[in-house]
Amino acid sequence: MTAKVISGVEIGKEIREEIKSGVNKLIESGCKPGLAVILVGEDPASQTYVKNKNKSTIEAGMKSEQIKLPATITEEELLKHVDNLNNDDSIHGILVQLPLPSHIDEDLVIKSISPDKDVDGFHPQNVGKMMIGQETFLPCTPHGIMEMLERSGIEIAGKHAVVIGRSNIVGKPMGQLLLQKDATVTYCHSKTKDLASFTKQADILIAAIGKAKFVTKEHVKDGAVIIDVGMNRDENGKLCGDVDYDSVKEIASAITPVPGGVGPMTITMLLKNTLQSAEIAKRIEKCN
Ligand SMILES: Nc1nc2c(c(=O)[nH]1)N[C@@H](CN(C=O)c1ccc(C(=O)N[C@@H](CCC(=O)O)C(=O)O)cc1)CN2
Repeated sequence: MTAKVISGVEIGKEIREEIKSGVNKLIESGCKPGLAVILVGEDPASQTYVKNKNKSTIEAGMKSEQIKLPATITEEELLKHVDNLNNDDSIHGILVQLPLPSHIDEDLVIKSISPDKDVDGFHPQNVGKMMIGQETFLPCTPHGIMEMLERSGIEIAGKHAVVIGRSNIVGKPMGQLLLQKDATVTYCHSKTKDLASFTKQADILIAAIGKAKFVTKEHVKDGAVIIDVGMNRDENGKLCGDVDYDSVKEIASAITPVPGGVGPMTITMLLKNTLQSAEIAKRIEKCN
């Protein structure tokens, strides 16, 4: 069996068209959605992600504001920038690019973003709402994965989903969203003993470990759906995921590539959350 390739580029395109028409409708009604991205420091990967976010936001027809701050900025100064954006009615989504320099308390900064503009879905209030299935902004990467599964016709209810990784941004919310769609969910992590005994049971395997080509065909059941969240460099410096794609694609039924899989969906879902936020702002007359 050779796996079907689930392309985040293709699915993302489809969703971005839907977003564009939502944005146009909103603009016709007098409200232009706006996204502000704060970048602290000069991490090259973060610079690339922020540049791509800016380009995608403009392509979607939204207002894009980029705030670039030096790595030496104090926590207090950074919080002031967030507060200004919280009070700006032309901005409906605020994102602080992570990671932040080590002298800044990431949790404090996330908490300072208005939950109504937290299009990353990282604010504790929004995390709580997600946990109990209330409508809120869902974290972009796991939200994007759910869209990929659903739009690829992959059934979730009753399936055994195994999530490797327990980060607040990906692993934990991923399991929760799968659970809400009636999957049976197992979390594995760096302290899990005999990892393969769990991953071999997975109908849907989510790899979010951060280790190049860690998941091999020895970890995978025949016909499983493989979602690779990893972004690493291999021994030749080439971008690769957490999954050993070439060997696993021979036994999986479907697989996401790296690049071109989960990554592009992260930015797509950010745009979707920003549109959702602007639509709410319009209803309560907080959009100008
Ligand atoms: N505030 C946030 N910070 C970070 C997030 C986040 O969701 N919110 N996620 C990551 C980085 N990230 C977005 O910010 C992100 C990572 C990767 C991609 C992507 O499209 N990857 C491409 C490959 C890109 C390349 O060539 O290097 C792919 O997989 O095809 C988009 C967004 C950490 N920080």
